[in-house]
Amino acid sequence: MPGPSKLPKKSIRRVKDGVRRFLENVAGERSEEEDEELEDSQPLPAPDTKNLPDDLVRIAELEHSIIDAEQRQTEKWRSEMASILTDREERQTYFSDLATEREARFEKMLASAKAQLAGLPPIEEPEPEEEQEPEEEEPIAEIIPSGPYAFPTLELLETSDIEEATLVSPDKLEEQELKLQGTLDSFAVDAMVYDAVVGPRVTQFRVRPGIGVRVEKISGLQKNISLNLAQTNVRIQAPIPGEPFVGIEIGNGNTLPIRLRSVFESRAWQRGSETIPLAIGMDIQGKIVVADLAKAPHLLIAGATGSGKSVCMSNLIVSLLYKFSPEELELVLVDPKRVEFGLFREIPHLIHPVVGEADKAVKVLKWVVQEMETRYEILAEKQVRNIAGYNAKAEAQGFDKMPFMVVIIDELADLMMTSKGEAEASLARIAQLSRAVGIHTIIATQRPSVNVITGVIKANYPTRIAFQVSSVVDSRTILDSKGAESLLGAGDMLFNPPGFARLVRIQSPMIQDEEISQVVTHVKADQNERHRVDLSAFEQTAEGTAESLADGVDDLYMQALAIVAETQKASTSYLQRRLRIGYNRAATLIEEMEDRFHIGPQNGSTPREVFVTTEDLNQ
Ligand SMILES: Nc1ncnc2c1ncn2[C@@H]1O[C@H](COP(=O)(O)OP(=O)(O)OP(=O)(O)O)[C@@H](O)[C@H]1O
Repeated sequence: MPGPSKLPKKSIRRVKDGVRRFLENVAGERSEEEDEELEDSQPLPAPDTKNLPDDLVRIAELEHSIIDAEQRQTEKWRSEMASILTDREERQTYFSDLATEREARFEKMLASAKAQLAGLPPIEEPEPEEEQEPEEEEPIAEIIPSGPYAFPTLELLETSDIEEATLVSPDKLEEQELKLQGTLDSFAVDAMVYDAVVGPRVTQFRVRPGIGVRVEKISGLQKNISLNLAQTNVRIQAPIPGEPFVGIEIGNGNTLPIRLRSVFESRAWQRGSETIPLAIGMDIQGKIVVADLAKAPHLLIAGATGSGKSVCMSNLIVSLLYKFSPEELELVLVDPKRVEFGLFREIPHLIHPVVGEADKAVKVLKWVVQEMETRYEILAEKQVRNIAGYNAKAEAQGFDKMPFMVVIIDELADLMMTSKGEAEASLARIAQLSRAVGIHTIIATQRPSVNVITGVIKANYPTRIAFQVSSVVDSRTILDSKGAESLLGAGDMLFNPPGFARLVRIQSPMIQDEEISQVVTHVKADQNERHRVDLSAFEQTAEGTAESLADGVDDLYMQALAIVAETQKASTSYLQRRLRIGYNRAATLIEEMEDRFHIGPQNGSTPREVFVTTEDLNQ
């Protein structure tokens, strides 16, 4: 048997040399001489295999190929390291530029604040020369000064006869009470019908459970109570918040509406201290409910078709017309259905004609975001924290006050269907930041589904009104609890007031078209249009984008957007890797996506939200 064969010394030396060079390559420590030597020796010469046994030749060839592969790998790592270093340098420059810019801005603000404190005029920022573009033609009509605003009077509204009417006859009340007690007894539930509170649309029977009786036992009888009392919609509140009773609410069967005039005549409205009062209606105890939009600070209204949303929104707009002149409050009305706000077309508070098209509505929302930012700058200039502080200073120092702005959208679903990402992002941004600058929104929908009332919308609209809906699921989508499915329709609502962790059942007041027309005719007298919203900037952006896309200039942006839409991940480093671009470009692309509302803003370590999908892009 041949003994273990040995590698010839020359071949072993070569192998050893190769291993040594490989280790040195990885460590990156080579002298110039060695580099030259390495360059001279690359690629490794094929081993001299003449006169060698076959197995030795195979081992040597294997070793040779391994070393060769490892050298290639090392070179690849080296080039990757080099690109990471370049990238790091780019980042460093980007952040140092950003820091310098912010520092300069801060210095300017500080100097201006100091000058103001010293009683000097604020330091004017010199306009950069390249930004002095030729003035473009103003696309909106000049605002002609109007006469004094004529606040509408109560006589323009119809009177109510609900006060004199008998909502439920004593006999009927007694009959219902007996039936209710009978139902509880027949199911052997130890509970007593204590009393009844007669409200404008419903009567609430207050039931006291016996000792040891679970409230769920009573609420579980909802269907049986409906059956025995021959009622379709019975709502059970178990328990009534703050009271030792379970509330069983049964419709009165009357059709007598409450009038908006009764609300305006009430003490709650006339003596209330709300900053932006809104007439909501009358609760079960017959108390007038007035909400403060400034506290809300945004309102979501939802309910099935015909449940009373439009009447409610008309009440809210008329409330504003009765309390604020156009100098004090500006209105933006969005009506994709084009029928709801027609009557308010001519009110002088409008700063843009009633918006009918969904795509225009999105532009208007973008304008509102811009307006919000401008208002923040104005507040900063006057060194006040909010609109209240600004207006107090205005009164003391004699400059113009800042008006409140209310944006009302009827049918959010239409907006969400045409451009969900953009609409949702603008609404969320407005809802999060606009309270301090006096901008408030009221949005309504008849489609209470999760793709219209999304998580983002819900999170930003804590004050909600639910009218009658068709299912418990819809009720939960709007209010996070059941109940709206048991409402009676025609203005019967559940209201979640700001600052209260409970729902209040309210009957919304009724206002008819003739009353609205009379109020509008009254307030528009001697008033000129105040349409000041200029959407041309947004139109240019949209056209510009289309052009640049057509030219192929924005190819990279579209590629990046496609990646973000596909992966639902908006990260600068991820884009860098996927597109093989530097940090600067990737960061700019991400910023651009945020500006175009395709992704949400940076929020600490939480990943940015992505509002586009591949289907959206394909469309
Ligand atoms: N507060 C109210 N009091 C009495 N009746 C009301 C009230 N609100 C609404 N109604 C009645 O219900 C009808 C439908 O109301 P409204 O037009 O407000 O419904 P909606 O929810 O806006 O429907 P849609 O979503 O289809 O526009 C009204 O014409 C009116 O007869």
